Amino acid sequence: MTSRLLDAQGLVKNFGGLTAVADVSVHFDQDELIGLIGPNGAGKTTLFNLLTGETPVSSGSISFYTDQGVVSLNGQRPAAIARVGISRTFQNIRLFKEMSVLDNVRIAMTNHYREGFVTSVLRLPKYYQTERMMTKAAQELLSMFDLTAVADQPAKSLPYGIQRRLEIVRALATKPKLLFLDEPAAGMNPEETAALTRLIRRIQQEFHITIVLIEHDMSLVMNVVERLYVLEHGALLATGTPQAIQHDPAVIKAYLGGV
Ligand SMILES: Nc1ncnc2c1ncn2[C@@H]1O[C@H](COP(=O)(O)OP(=O)(O)OP(=O)(O)O)[C@@H](O)[C@H]1O
Repeated sequence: MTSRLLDAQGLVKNFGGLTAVADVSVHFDQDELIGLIGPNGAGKTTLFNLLTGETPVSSGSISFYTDQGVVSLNGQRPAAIARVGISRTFQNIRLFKEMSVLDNVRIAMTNHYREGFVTSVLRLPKYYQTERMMTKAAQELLSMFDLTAVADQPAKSLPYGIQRRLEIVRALATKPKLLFLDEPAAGMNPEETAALTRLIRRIQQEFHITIVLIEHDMSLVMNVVERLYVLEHGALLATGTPQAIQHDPAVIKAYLGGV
């Protein structure tokens, strides 16, 4: 039986006179791997921004299912949304480039393991305990993703594909239940894209989380996702399996250009 993780109903986002997202309803279940595709300017990133609290909705509702019950994400800030178990990467790499690979992951964890103000300022034993725990957890994550050898190097020294991998590791550091990846293969060469495809599958299997990805690379999308949403001009054009979407006349006309 599938379990619902997130349910968004009737999402609208207006920027002045422009409706970037027009009455879109989506749902994600536990352990699903979902793709979000559509032409440039279709509203994909804006939809991610609404679901992660980066951008407030104009209208609509977002519900997230937790062990404690259903919570509304409407009006919640990104940090609060991250704490309920939603994490993301961005279209443009957002690493602390001068900092080491290890510190990049540790910083991502502070959101999750944050100690009280007094404990931190007075450097109470609990503070050091938490620091040690975070370092250990960060090292374990780096090891899982073959980044141990570069742990002490500044993030900016890594090749592009590895920087993107580090971004995903940072997003996983908060132990999300739902992970949004915004064009993870952007700028990658074919070998890097193939490695990323394997990585995404592995993450979903080993971490048992739901992954939603925006991607223009159709080979990646059609290879990894189980279900797709297609957006056009801010509205939902179609939803279904990759096979069904590839044969959907409306999608072929609007997006795949007759492929
Ligand atoms: N902050 C903003 N202010 C005004 N307009 C915006 C803003 N953010 C996005 N838009 C507009 O909303 C529309 C949807 O943009 P969005 O970036 O969500 O599309 P997208 O599908 O992610 O495109 P791409 O594939 O090119 O990244 C576009 O017309 C864009 O110019």
